[in-house]
Amino acid sequence: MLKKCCILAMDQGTTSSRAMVFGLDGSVIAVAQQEFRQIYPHDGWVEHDPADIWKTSLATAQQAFQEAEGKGFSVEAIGITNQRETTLVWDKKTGEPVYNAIVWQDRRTAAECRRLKSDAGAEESVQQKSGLLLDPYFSASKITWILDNVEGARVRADNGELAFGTVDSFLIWHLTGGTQHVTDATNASRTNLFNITTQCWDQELLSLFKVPASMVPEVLDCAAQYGVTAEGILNREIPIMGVAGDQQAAAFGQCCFDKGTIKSTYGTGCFAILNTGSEPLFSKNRLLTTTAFRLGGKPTYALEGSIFIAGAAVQWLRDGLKIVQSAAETEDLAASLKSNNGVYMVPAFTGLGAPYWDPEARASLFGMTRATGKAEIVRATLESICFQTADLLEAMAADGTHPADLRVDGGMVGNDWLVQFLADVLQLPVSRPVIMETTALGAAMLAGLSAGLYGSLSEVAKIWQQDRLFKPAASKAKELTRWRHAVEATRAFARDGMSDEG
Ligand SMILES: Nc1ncnc2c1ncn2[C@@H]1O[C@H](COP(=O)(O)OP(=O)(O)O)[C@@H](O)[C@H]1O
Ligand SMILES: O=P(O)(O)OC[C@H](O)CO
Repeated sequence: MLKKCCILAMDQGTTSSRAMVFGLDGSVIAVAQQEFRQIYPHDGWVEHDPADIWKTSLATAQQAFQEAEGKGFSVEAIGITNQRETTLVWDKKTGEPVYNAIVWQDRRTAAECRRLKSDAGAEESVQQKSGLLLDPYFSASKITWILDNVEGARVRADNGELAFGTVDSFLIWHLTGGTQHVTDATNASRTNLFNITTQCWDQELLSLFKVPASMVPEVLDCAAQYGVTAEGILNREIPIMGVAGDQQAAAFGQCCFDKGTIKSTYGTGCFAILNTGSEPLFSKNRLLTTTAFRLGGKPTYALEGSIFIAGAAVQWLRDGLKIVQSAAETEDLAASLKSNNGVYMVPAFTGLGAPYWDPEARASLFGMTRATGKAEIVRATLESICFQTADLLEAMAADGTHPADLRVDGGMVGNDWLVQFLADVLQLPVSRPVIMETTALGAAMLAGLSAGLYGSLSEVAKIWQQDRLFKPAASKAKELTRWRHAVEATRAFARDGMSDEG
C-alpha cells in the first residue's frame, strides 16, 4: 500500500515545545506538546535551560512522528519554527552551551543598549541596516552579555571555538549531530547583526556588538536543505527542509504571500506582520522592518508591530487577580455589558512595545467608580488588546500602508467577542482561518515547498480556508481616543516615577 506523505513541524515556543504532523492538505495528523521551565534569576531576566529546549523538542518530535507513521503516513520532511531572538552560545566541538538561553523577553542588557544609543549615529545605523531598533529584545546585546560575563567566553569566541545561534540554529545543530551551523533569513533578521538589504551578516554591526564573525551561522532561504536527522533521532534520516521564526511562519501559514496582506497573532503577546513586498520599507513610526520570508534567494519584507502583552493580561485576570476561572469566561463577561462604562486598561505589565517602545511604563486601570465590577475590568482588558492593534495599524498607515483586511490567529481568537470588537475598532474586516495552528503549518508549508511536495505558492495558498469573517460594525473612534489618553497618562506616570527616583 502506498503511504500518504506528510510533514513534521517542530514549533519551539517560549513556554512549550510542540510538534505537529500535517497532511499536504493542511489536515492535522498528530500533535505532541511539552511545557518547560521558565528561569527568572533576577528582576527582568528570563532564561531557558538549553537541555530543556532540546529534550522537549526531541521528545515531542519523536512522539508526533511515531503517531503519524503508526497511522500509515510517511514523514517526508521537517519544518522548524521557533521563538525568535532567544540567544544561545555553545562550544563548536562539544555542543556544550556556555550559558543558559537568554530569552527574548529578557531586559538585562537595557543599560548596555542605552549606552550604545548614546554613540552618535549608532541607533540610526542599526535601524538602517538591521531594520530593528537598538533594544534588549534582539539577540546581539544578549551575545555581548554572554561573552562579557561568562568566564573565558570572550577568549574562546575570539579563538573561533564558540557558535551563536537562535533556537532554530541550536535545534538543527543537535538534530544533525553537530554537523550543521545554519539559520534562515527570518531568524537572522531578528539579531541586530544581519543587514536585511544585502541579506548578509554586517561587519559594522558585528563590530558594534563585539561579536566575532566566526560565531554566526550560515544563512539559508526559508525553504532550503538544512541537513538530515542524525542516527538515533528518528527511525530513519529525514531532511530538514523549511525554517522560519514563529511570527513569520504564522504569516506564511496565513498565506500572506502578497504585498499588503497582514496577519496578527494573539497568544501571550501579539505580533502583527504586514507583507511590504520585495523592497524593505523602513518605518518612520517605530515599527520593525524584517524579512517575512526568503525563497529562491529573493527576500520578501514585512513591517512588524510587536506587543508584549495580549493573552498574558488574561492570564493575569485568571491567575493574578483570580476574577475569572478560565480565559474563555472573559467572552461572556465582556458581552454582558453594553459598553465599557468608561473603564480602560493599559496592559503595560512589562512596558509598552510598538509603536511606543516604553520599557518604563507599567500597567494601569482608569475610570473606575463604585459601580465598577469584574465585568468592566475584564472588558477593559480585552478592549486594550484591540486598541493596541489599532495603534499598530495606525503606525503602519502613517508609513503609507493600508491593508484591506486582517487575518488573525492564536489562542485568543477563539473569543468571538474579542474578534468582533477588533473589527469594530479597526473598521476592517477580520478573518479567522479554519486551521488556527498557523505557526506550525507555515513551517510545514515551507518544508513541503522545498521538498517538492507543493509545486508553487499558489498551490500552497489553496490550503487556507476561512472559518469566519468578522465585518466591522459600530465605530469605536470615541473609545480609541479615550484609550490614547490612558496611554499618555500611563507614560507620564512612569516618567514622574523616574524623576522621583532621581
Ligand atoms: N477564549 C479566550 N479569550 C481570551 N483569551 C484567551 C482565550 N483562550 C485563550 N486565551 C489566552 O490566549 C493565550 C494562549 O494562546 P496561545 O496562542 O496558546 O499562546 P502562546 O503560543 O503564546 O503560548 C493565553 O494567554 C490565554 O490567556
Ligand atoms: O513563542 P511565542 O509564540 O511567545 O513567540 C515569541 C516571539 O517570536 C518573540 O519575538
